Amino acid sequence: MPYIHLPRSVIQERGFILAVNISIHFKGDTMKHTKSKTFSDRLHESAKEIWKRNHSHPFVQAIGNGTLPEHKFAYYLKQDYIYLMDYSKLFALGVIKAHNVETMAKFAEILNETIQIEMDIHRQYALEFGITSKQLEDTEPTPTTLAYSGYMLNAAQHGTLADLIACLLPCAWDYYEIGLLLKERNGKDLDNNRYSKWIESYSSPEFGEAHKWLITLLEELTEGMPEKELQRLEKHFLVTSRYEYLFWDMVQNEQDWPL
Ligand SMILES: Cc1ncc(CO)c(N)n1
Repeated sequence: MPYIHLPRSVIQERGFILAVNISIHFKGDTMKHTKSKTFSDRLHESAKEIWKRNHSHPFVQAIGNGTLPEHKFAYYLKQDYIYLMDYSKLFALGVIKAHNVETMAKFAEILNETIQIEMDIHRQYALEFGITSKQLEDTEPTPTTLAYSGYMLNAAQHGTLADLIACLLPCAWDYYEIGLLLKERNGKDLDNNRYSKWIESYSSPEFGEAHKWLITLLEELTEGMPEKELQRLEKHFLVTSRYEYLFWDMVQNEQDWPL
């Protein structure tokens, strides 16, 4: 029986973990692997329990098996559409805060893809449900939508490029994980699922590309960053991960202003 002995040694510098040495023993043979723990690994690890709750949320599960009532999906589409309008503006702020032309161009590209591709899937579904694009756009935000968008826009406007990325990374990354999970679990029944287009688009390599690029940029920006700043970024990441959960809960319960 192989056994994994970890951590063999943890190298710490400037208060955060740089590398973990893991040695795996196979019947006397020792294979040594040194896997560097990146900042995005740390973020993913710290939000793990929240994301697990997102993945098992009844609303997400019901999209996956196609049992979600249409009026609930319509409610989601409207709130998510105005959420995406603000989310797109974070990419515009990314253009403003970028330090070079290549990064500016990439933020502009993701901004355009969000408006032209991602939001078009919402427009197409809405049309099937008899909701016009104008109605989508004119949706009044619920307290949760307002709080979530407001938090991100505030942190992005007043913070650094790294703050901005830490805020939007859970949105791009967790939706991709959800897309993959639902496709993997329900792949064979997708033909009979009216939400298959939603699942296909969020599990697509094109959608996955955005968060991978954001991770690479965040790794560059956080190189040598003091622990105090890393903690602020981690806080943003956890807050927006929790807002993702609240968003699923809000659409599940069709929460709105009480008065
Ligand atoms: C609330 C929310 N988070 C993330 C995404 C992915 O873009 C989305 N469409 N909606």
